[in-house]
Amino acid sequence: MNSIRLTTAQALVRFLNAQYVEFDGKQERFIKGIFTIFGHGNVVGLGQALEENPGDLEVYQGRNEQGMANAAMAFAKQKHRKQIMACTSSVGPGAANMVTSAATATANNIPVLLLPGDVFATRQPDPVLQQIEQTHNLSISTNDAFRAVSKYWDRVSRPEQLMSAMLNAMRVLTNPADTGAVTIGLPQDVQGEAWNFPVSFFEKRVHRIERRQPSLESIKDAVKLIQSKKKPLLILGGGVRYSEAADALVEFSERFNIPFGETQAGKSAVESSHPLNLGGVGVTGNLAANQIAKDADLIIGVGTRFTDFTTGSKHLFAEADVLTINISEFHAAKLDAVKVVADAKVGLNAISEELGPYKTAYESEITDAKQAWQRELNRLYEIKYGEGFKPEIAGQLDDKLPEYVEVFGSQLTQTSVLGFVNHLVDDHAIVVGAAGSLPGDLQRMWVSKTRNTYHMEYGYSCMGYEIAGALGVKLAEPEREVYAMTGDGSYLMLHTELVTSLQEGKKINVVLFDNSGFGCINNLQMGNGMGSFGTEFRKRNPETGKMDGNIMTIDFAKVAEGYGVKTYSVRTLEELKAALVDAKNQTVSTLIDIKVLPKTMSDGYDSWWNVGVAEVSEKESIQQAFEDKKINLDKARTY
Ligand SMILES: Cc1ncc(C[n+]2csc(CCOP(=O)(O)OP(=O)(O)O)c2C)c(N)n1
Ligand SMILES: O=C1C[C@@H](O)[C@H](O)[C@@H](O)C1=O
Ligand SMILES: [Mg+2]
Repeated sequence: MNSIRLTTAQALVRFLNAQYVEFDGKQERFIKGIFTIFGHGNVVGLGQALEENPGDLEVYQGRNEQGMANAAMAFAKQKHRKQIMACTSSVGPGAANMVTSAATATANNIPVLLLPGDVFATRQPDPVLQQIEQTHNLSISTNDAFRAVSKYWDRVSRPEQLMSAMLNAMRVLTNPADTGAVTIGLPQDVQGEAWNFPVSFFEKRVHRIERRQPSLESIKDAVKLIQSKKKPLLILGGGVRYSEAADALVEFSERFNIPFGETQAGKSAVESSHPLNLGGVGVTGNLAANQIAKDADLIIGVGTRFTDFTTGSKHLFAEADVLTINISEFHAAKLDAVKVVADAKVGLNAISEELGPYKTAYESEITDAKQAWQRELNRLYEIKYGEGFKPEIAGQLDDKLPEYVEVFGSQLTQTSVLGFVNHLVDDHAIVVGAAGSLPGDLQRMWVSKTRNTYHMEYGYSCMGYEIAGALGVKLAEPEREVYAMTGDGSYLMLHTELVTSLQEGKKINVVLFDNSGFGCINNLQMGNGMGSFGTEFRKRNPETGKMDGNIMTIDFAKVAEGYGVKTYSVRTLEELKAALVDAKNQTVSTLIDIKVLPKTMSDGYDSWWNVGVAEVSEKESIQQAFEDKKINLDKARTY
C-alpha cells in the first residue's frame, strides 16, 4: 500500500482539497475555504496544517464562531448546496459558539462542515483549560452538544478514524435529501499525531448529486389526484432552488394554468412579476397567495418542509388534499400527502408528461387576486405618519407613537422604507434576512425582480444571521450588491462579521431598521392579550422598578463608523434615497441606520399562527386570546 505520513490535521486538509461534486454533468470543487478562529484547541494542529499547506482552500478569519459558521451556511445556501465552507474552532466555548449555527444549518438542510477542537484523547493533561468534566461520564465534552443539531457527528480519537469520519461526512454533506451540519470533533492531541495514510484516501473524489427519479406508481397517483381537482395551488419551496428546477416549475405552472405561492426559502426562484406567481404564502404571506390557498382544492408542495409559517399552523388550506414532490421521504410524507419522492425538476417533468390536456378551472381569480394585492402593496408603500395616524398593528402602542416620533426624530414607517429600498436597489442585488418583523414584510412585500435574489434563513430564524449571512452571500456572489435587512435586535445580537467584510474587502450593505425593540414579539404578545412586557428597549424606571422608562436610542451609525464602515443616519425618505444611492457607489461595507416607528410593519393576511397562549389568566384579554385560539385550532388539521 502506498502511504504518506501526515498528521491527522494535514491529512484532513489534503482530503478536503480533493473533494468535488458533480451535478447535471458539471463538476465543481466542493470545499471553497475554511473559516478559522484559532485557540489552543486547534492552532498548533489544524492551524499548523493550514499554514504549511492549505492547498486551494481559502483561509478566512472569523470574529465570532457563530458568525463565521452562519456565513459558511449562507455561502452554501446561496450556492444552492453545490459548494460549501468548513469552519474550525478551538475547544470549549469556541466550539459551543457554533452549536447555534449547526442547528440553523440543519433546520434549513444546508451543508456546513464544522471542525471543533476537542479535549485530549489521551486524557493525560486533564482537565485542560475549557474542559467541562462531567463526573458521570468522562468521554463527554462540549462537542457532544452538537449531536442534537448535526446530520452527522463524529469524533476522531485516533488518526486512522479520519478516513471513515470524512467519507461519512461527505456522504451526508452531498446528500440533497438529508444534508445539514456535519460536525467532526478533533481532539487537540490527535490533530498533531502522525499516521501513514494510504495515498488512495487523497485521490480526487467526485460526489454525484443525483436527481432522484420518481416511481411510475407515484406518478400515476399524482396524475390521478390532480385530474380530480379544479383549483390546485403549487407551493414553491427551497427544494426548487436547490434542484435548479425553476424553469420546470414555470413550464408546469403555465402548461396547466396552476398558480404558485412561495415559501421563504423558495422565494425568488421565479421572478415576482410572473403572472402565475402569487408571492409569499402562509403566516407571513400576502393577500393574493393566501386567498387562493384558502380556496384551493389541492396543494402541490414542491421541495417544501411545510413549516407552520407555510401552512398557517395547518389552518390555511386545512380542507385541501395535498400532493408533495420532495427528494426527502420524510418531508414528502407530511400532511398525509400523496407523495412523489423525487428531485423537484424530475418529479415535475414526469407528472407533466403524464397529465395530458389537463387545465385548471381558474378564470379571473388569479389576476384578480394579484391586482388586489398590488393595490394593497401600493397602499403599504405610501403609509405616512401624521394627524390621526393608525398604524398597521393598531390598538397596541398607539398612544406611545408620539413619544417614539420625538425620541427618534423620525416619522418613518417600516413598510414605506421597505418599498423605497426595493425600488432603489439594483434588480440583481440580493437581500438577506432571518428574524424579527422583516422576514414577514419581505416575504409579503419584496418584489424579486430577478432570480435567486432573495436569501432568507427562516428555518431557524436565527437572530444575527443577517450580517454574517450577507458576508457568506457576498463570498458566493462577489459581483452583486448584497443587503442585510436587519432589525436593531438582530443587529445587537450579532453583527461582528461586518468587520470580517472590511478585512476581506467584501462589501456588504446593512440596512438597519431600528424601532428600539423586539418589535414582532411585542406585536405577538400584545396581539395575544398581554401588555408590552420586556420587548420595548426602555430604560429601567426607578419609580416602577420596571423596564418602562425612557426609550433607548443607539447611534448605530456612529458605532459602525468606528469599525471603518461608511454609515448614514436616516430619518426621512429623502435621506434614505441619498444614502442608498451613495452606498451603491462605495467600495467599503456600508450601514444605513434608519429609525422606524414601531407597529408600522405589515400585519397578517387571512392567516393564523398557533402559539402557546395561556389557558388560565386573570386577564380578560388573555382569556379571549385563548378562546380565539381554540376556535382557530378547531378549524385546523390535527396533524
Ligand atoms: C437567536 C434568537 N433569539 C431569539 C429569537 C426570538 N425572536 C424572534 S424575533 C425577535 C426580536 C427581533 O427584534 P428586531 O431584530 O429588532 O426586529 P423587529 O421585530 O423589531 O423588527 C426575537 C427576540 C430568535 N429568533 N433568535
Ligand atoms: O419568534 C419569532 C416570531 C417571528 O415573528 C419572527 O420573525 C421570528 O424571528 C421568531 O423567532
Ligand atoms: Mg426592532
